[in-house]
Amino acid sequence: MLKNIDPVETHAWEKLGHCYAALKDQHIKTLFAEDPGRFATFSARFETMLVDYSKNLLDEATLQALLELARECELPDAMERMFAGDKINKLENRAVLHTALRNRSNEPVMVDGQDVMPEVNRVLEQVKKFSESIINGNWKGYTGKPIKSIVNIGIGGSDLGPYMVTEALKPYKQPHLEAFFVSNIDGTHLVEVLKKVDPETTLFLIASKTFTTQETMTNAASAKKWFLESAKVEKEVAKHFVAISTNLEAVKAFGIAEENMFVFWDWVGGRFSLWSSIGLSIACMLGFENFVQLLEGAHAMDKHFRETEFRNNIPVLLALIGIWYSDFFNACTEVILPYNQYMHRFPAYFQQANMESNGKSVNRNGREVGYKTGPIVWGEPGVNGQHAFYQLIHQGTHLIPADFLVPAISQNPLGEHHEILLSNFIAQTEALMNGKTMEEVTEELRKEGKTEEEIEELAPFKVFPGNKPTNSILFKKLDPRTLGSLIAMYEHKIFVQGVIWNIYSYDQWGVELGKQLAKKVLPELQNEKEITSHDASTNGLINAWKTMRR
Ligand SMILES: O=P(O)(O)OC[C@H]1O[C@](O)(CO)[C@@H](O)[C@@H]1O
Repeated sequence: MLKNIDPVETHAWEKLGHCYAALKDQHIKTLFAEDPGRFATFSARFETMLVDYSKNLLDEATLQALLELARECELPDAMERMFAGDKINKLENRAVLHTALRNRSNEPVMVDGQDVMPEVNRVLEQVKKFSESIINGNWKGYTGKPIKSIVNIGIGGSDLGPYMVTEALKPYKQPHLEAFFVSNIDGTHLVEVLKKVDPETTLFLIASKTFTTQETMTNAASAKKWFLESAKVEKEVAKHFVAISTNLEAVKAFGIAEENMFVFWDWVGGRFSLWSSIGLSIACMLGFENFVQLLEGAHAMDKHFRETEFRNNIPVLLALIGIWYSDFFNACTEVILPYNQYMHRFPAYFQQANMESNGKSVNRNGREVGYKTGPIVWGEPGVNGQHAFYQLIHQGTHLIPADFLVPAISQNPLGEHHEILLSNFIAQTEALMNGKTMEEVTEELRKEGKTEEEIEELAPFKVFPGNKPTNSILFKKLDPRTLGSLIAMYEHKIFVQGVIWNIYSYDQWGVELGKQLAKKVLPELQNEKEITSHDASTNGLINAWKTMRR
């Protein structure tokens, strides 16, 4: 049994308070000036990946205190419990075993006294066979034509993962297949996709862990109706609709036969499910071998996480650095900045993974926490961000720790593009750290020929305080293995932070209230009566809509 202690009750927390007092007025550039070995000390390697965390307001004493915090919060035990299949998702009485889905060692993983690996392998084999039949054209649609378009209908974890991965690994895509992802209940999403596909050559993957999610079920029903307008005969649905779910009864009720169902299990959290059969669209679009490479990369990171001592353990280090800023420097947010166009959905993916996991304010003892927990996570491909929101990171009033991710090799070498991209990444992390002092600004303006009066007026606006923390994650190439490792790295970061913050990371009660109320509101929208059952604003909005839509 874990003791479930709040981090603020540990000795390490008190120590960290002293570390903060000593470091808060320091500048990262001074830390570099004082220590020529800083880069080597504060960077870590994993396979072809380099994680440079030296540009942080962090010294060895602080890092040691953070590591002590991890130990006092019983991180080693918590890790073992997760990997061993203990029911660490306590409020739902479930194990948390996305690591078993990519357990390439095949060593037994027990849940309720049963090894889950044979079932994991059986479904993987089913994914293999099915994806191969789609790719080689043996799977035929109702008019005998092979499949050309795959439409994944799902939302949240049943959408973001497969969408992010198929985008990130586009260079590995099957040239004769196209994938589409429909998540939004806004009819526009489905309608715009259906305009691009042909019912004779389209396969719908209905992806939903519960198979009760209103958005997904509504989109799936509309897709089926659209399909039947062409196919006419209900039995043809079997050639064009497959389900990915844990809920066999609901799948059957929808009209999808059991043999067209890919199962996964309640110990796979939705936001960690891309490694399960939820990744079917990935296997179809990239080929099963590449899906396996993705799993292999994640498994390698799992091993690194489980076996590497904490001082060199990348997910642990990233988690501790995040806690350092949120709980001691009062940072509310973290930004993820991939310098890679293929990774354009990577920040959105980790928005869910992180915020749905650690956006909690009650500890594991059921009490309000008295400290900050999960950060607001956001981001965009880096260079685009430079021309949009970096202004605030450089000169605004918020401290925003940033992760920069960049491949050494471009998959689309084009003139100087990649070097320019790289120069921007390097320049930004340098600029964020060093900033520009009043003296430097004054000197620069003098060189430009400005008068002393002009300099006095302009200079304050051109000063960059710097001292903005960044992690730089440089990897050789965005291949399936590396992407798998990167995703697993952030997943474990989230886990570590949840353990230290003493919160349950694997439930998501916060999404329920809105769903409940929407169910109550829906029938109220479907009549002409004036609504008076809510507060004045809500009534006003409903009644205004009823007038407006006429
Ligand atoms: O796969 P399902 O059951 O349709 O759920 C979709 C998403 O909805 C949520 O439950 C939130 O409402 C997420 O946790 C989940 O990823």
